[in-house]
Amino acid sequence: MEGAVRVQILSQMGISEVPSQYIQPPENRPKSETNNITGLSCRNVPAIDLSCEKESVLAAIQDACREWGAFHVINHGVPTKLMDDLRRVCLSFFNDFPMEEKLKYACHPNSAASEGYGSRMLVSSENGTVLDWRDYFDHHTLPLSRRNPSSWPHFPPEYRALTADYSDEMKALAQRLLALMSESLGIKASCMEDVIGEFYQNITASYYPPCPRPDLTLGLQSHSDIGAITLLIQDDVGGLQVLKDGEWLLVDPLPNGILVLVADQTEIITNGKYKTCVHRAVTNANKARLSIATFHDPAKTVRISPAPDLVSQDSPPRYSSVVYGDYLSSWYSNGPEGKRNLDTLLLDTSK
Ligand SMILES: O=C(O)CCC(=O)C(=O)O
Ligand SMILES: [Fe+2]
Repeated sequence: MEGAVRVQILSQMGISEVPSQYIQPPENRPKSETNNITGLSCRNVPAIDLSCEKESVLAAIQDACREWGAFHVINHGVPTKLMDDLRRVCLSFFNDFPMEEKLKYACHPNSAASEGYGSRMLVSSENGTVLDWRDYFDHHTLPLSRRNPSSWPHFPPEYRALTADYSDEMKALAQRLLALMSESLGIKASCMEDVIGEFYQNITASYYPPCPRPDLTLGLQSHSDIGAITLLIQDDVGGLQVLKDGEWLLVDPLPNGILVLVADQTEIITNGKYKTCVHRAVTNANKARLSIATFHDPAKTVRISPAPDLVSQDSPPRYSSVVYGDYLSSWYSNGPEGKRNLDTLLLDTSK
C-alpha cells in the first residue's frame, strides 16, 4: 500500500540510520567507490550530436544501441530553456510545497502506475522488495485522452503548461529517434513506430533526498524500462548508473544533453539487435537529486513481436510475441529486478 511515508520526510528528520525496509541485501548495495559521484568511470555513455551528417549519426546510434542500450543526444532541438524550466518547477514541487499540499496529489494507494505523488514503484512490498529512497510525481501525458493537467501540481503557476509543452517535445524527439534507430538497422524509418503504434507517454519526476546511508540503499533499484524508449534529463548531482558488461557505471550528467534509454519492447522489436538498458540510481548523503524520465510505451492492447523486416530464415525470431498489457501485468507482479521479465520471452534459437 502507498502509505503516507515519503522519503523526503525521513530525510528531513535528520535520522542517521535508515529504516530496515530501505536496506538492500549486500549483493545489491552500491560499491563504496560508486557513491563517490565524482570518482567513478572514465567510460561514459556515448554522446551523439544529432546535427551531424546522417550517416555518421546512424553509425553512432547503431554502436550505442548494441553496446550500451543508452546514449546522450545533443543538438536535439528541444529548447534548453524548456528543459531548465521543467527541472525548476518539478524541484519546486518537492522543495517548496508543504507536505499536506503535496499529499493532495498522492497516487492512488492500490493501483499500479497511478498518476500523482508517490514513493513506491510496486503497489505492495509483500514480495520482499526493498523500498527505494525516492519520491516521485508521475504525469500521464499522452495520448491526449489521458492528459488531465488539473491532476498535476498547480504551483508554480507555469507548471502545467510547461509539462504539456515538454510532453509534445519529447514525443517528437522519440519519434525522430525511433526512425533513426530503424534506419540504423537498415529497415524503413517507420518500422519501429509501426509496431508500437500510438505512444502512451508518462513523465516521471524523481526526487532523491539526501540519504544518511548511501552505502546501504538505492535511490531506485536495478531495472530496465518496460516500454519502448525513455528520454531522461537530470540535474548536475549525478547518481544514475547503467550496467555495462557486468559493471555499474555512473552516467555523468551532460548539461543540455538528453539521455536515451533503450527499453524492453525495443529489444523485442529489434529481435535482440538493440539491448534494453539495465540501470539504477544510487543515493548520496549531501544533496537532493532530481531526474525527469519520459517513457514511451505501446497501448496495452498492442501485440509486440520482432519487426518482420528483421526476421528471416537466417535470423529467426528470438522472442515470443506478447500483448503489452500482459507484459505489464507480469512486470508488476514479478518486480523489476534486472531484465528478468524480458528474459522469460527468450526463445531457444540454438535448434
Ligand atoms: O533517476 C534516474 O536517473 C533514473 C530514473 C529511472 O530509471 C526511472 O524512472 O525509470
Ligand atoms: Fe528507469
